[in-house]
Amino acid sequence: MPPKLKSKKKPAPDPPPPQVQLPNWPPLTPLLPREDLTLVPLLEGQIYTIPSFFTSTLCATYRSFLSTLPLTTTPGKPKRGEAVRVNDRFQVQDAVFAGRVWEAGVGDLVREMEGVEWGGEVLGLNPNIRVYRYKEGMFFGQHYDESNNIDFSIPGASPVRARTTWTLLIYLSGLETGCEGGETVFHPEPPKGKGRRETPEPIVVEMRTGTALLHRHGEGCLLHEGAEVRAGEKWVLRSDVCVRR
Ligand SMILES: O=C(O)CCC(=O)C(=O)O
Ligand SMILES: [Fe+2]
Repeated sequence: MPPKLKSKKKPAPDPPPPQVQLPNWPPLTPLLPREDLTLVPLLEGQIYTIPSFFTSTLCATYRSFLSTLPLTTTPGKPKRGEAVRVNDRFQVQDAVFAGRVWEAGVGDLVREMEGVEWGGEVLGLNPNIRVYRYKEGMFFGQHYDESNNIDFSIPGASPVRARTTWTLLIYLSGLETGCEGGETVFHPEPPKGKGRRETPEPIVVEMRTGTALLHRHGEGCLLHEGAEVRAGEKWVLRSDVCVRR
């Protein structure tokens, strides 16, 4: 849970996306058959992965495509109250691409999953698509992801008021591509109440090429970080699950 007081550990707010031409994203193919995709719990109600959501072939296509985009390096010196992060980023509002990623399997898995509190009526993925590249030595310091209010629009339909409830990260590289380090590490809080309060072990999500990671954000977000990359490159696509507000 993020602390009640204003947290000192939140990521720098993303600058308003500049008016860039929409990327000509490669087709999302090949993909595994839908029945081979599963949501694997790492921490019930908090953290799930979808192994091989993107095939290694698709990841390779995306890494070379994304490296043609104008990524900019986020400065390492954060303003007061912001998490330190150093990575190369690209950001764009693209509802059509967000819809394609949703239709590639995230949507079905989210809808099928019972018991997980997605936070309301699930609509789809945040059109705010972020691309991160971490080179050797880059990292994303400890922080909480905030929930954001957005206007969710399915192209051709009128916008719906929505808010984001879960973070989606898709690893496009990993141990298989020579990326060492770069794990996403979660720090669960000790159980509340009296008595012994052992700090729980961190939950370390190894970077596996093509794995998607979903974790709860906003009110129920766990403190987490992107560990320093020790070798190779870490590539990530980021969006969020949106619900009606
Ligand atoms: O790159 C990572 O592993 C973490 C990214 C992250 O925490 C974020 O996008 O908020
Ligand atoms: Fe985060």
